[in-house]
Amino acid sequence: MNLYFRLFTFLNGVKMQVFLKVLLGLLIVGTYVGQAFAIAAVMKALYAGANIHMLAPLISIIIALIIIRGFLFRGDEVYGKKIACLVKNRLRERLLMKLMDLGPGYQENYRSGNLQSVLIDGVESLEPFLTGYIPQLLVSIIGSGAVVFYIWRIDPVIGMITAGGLFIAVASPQLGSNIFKRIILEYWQSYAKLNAQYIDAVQGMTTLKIFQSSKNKGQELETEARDVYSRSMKSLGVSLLDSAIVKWGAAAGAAFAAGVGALRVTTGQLPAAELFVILFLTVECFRPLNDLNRLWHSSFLGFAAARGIFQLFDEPLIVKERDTYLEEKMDQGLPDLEFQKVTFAYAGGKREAIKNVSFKINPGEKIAFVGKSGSGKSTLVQLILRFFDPQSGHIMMNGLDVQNYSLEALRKQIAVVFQDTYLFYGSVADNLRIAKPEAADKELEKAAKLAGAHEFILELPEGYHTVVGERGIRLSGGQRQRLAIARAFLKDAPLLILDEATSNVDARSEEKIQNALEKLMKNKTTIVIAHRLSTIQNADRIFVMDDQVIKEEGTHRELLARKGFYAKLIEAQQ
Ligand SMILES: Nc1ncnc2c1ncn2[C@@H]1O[C@H](COP(=O)(O)OP(=O)(O)OP(=O)(O)O)[C@@H](O)[C@H]1O
Repeated sequence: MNLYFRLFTFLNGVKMQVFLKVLLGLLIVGTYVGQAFAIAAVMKALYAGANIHMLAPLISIIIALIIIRGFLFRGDEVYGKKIACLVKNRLRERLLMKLMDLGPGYQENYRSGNLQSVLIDGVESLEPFLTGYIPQLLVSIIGSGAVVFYIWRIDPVIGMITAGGLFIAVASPQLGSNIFKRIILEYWQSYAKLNAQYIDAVQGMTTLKIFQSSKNKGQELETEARDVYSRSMKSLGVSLLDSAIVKWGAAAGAAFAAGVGALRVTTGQLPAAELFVILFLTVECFRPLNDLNRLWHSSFLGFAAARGIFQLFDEPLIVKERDTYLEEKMDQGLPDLEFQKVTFAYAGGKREAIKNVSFKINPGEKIAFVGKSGSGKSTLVQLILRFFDPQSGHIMMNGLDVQNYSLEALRKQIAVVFQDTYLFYGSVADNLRIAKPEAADKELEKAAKLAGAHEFILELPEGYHTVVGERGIRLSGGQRQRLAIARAFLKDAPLLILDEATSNVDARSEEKIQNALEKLMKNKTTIVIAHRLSTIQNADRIFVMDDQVIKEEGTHRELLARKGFYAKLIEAQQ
């Protein structure tokens, strides 16, 4: 569907409100037209020799119309803002839902600054089009159309001239609209790029300071900002030219109509009194159009941003859900997990992240994956969680391909403790309840105690109510890790994945965390990914990955005895 018409679909659900806004707009036009009639009547009366007393009622009408219009303007503005908020909130909600459906796999390849430009500024810039231009379009068609029709009824020739002026005013800007669209699109792209650069710079501020690179980054940003400035001036120039053409068309139309009207009065084809009506009405006829043109120009940024919004909506899901599931297989106690000849390459990757990987984990087993950096260990986790689906092979859980389970049911079975723990802005309790929203305070405490987090939480200024996350209290790597373990205790999922869960912490914290993890692993099927090999020596089996494939498999002792990759890794760590 054409971008312009597709934008109309964003108003689904608020059509009634838009209709009411159109009515308000028409009432405003009505007050202008009423005022024009009243002024024309005053002129007619003066022309006929009326005195000030006779004009008093007409002047009162004009004053009343001006006052009413003031109220209508205010109502129109407030109501317009209300609709805009409704539309923008709904749109942002839909975009967020789409992002959630796309999952972390999509966001990995998308700059957060670009995403912010779409979600915040992009949606914001649609306001003039959706809640300004669209209602005004209807107001202009109905309002200007009715006035032209009225003038045509008085004098068909002047009616045709007015209609001609309207046509020029509407059609002429369309001639250059493609150029203008291109210029504004380039402006939007440079703006989104600058936004992304700024966010990058703020997020990486520590690194920039450490490497004394802030000046270079500043210069980079300055160049980008200049680019945005010059593009914005370019689009302003074209926009002003375009508005000038419309205004010229409107003024020329009104002037030409007045000139022809005057001529027709002199030849007796039009009564002089009617000329006053025509003079004032032609001006009112073009007023809605000027407003429309102003809104059309404010909308252009929205058109450019809309491309990014639709691109996000049209993005195919990385992981597709089936229509029917076989979920009964999920509730069979501790799960088993099997990779059958699984090969996977990331969309942006030059080569496969894992190649033809096969292994089976029995219920309740504790399995470890070790190997060089980049050998594909974390990719296994991403695939188990179905952030991505493999290009070939099958990942089986309880004897069925995981694609037979809904994402919700599958992820319910899995608890993960990652190397980095994300804490949301909110209290410690809120952050723990991410894992189990209905958990009572006692449950939170129990999980925190098991995770070895209770003591340090109590030492925080407001205990479990202390605000953490962005702009909250900063927690150490080890403390964050223990909160992640507490979350895993709360979730109590039968399949536990520990992805480098202790690699961010010092030796003292590691011991505490290791103790907490030992408790967590009890009675679970567990997958551990570790760099520090000391932590996985008592695993039931260890898989050694190298060059995207599994190279060795066995217990710690067996692998040491084999004197292969594993033995070399151990040697390197000693
Ligand atoms: N989002 C991505 N897009 C493209 N390539 C990726 C992506 N994530 C990982 N890779 C690539 O896939 C390969 C496997 O990465 P993976 O993170 O699974 O390795 P790893 O063994 O867990 O490494 P590490 O121990 O350093 O965490 C690497 O070559 C990596 O560069």
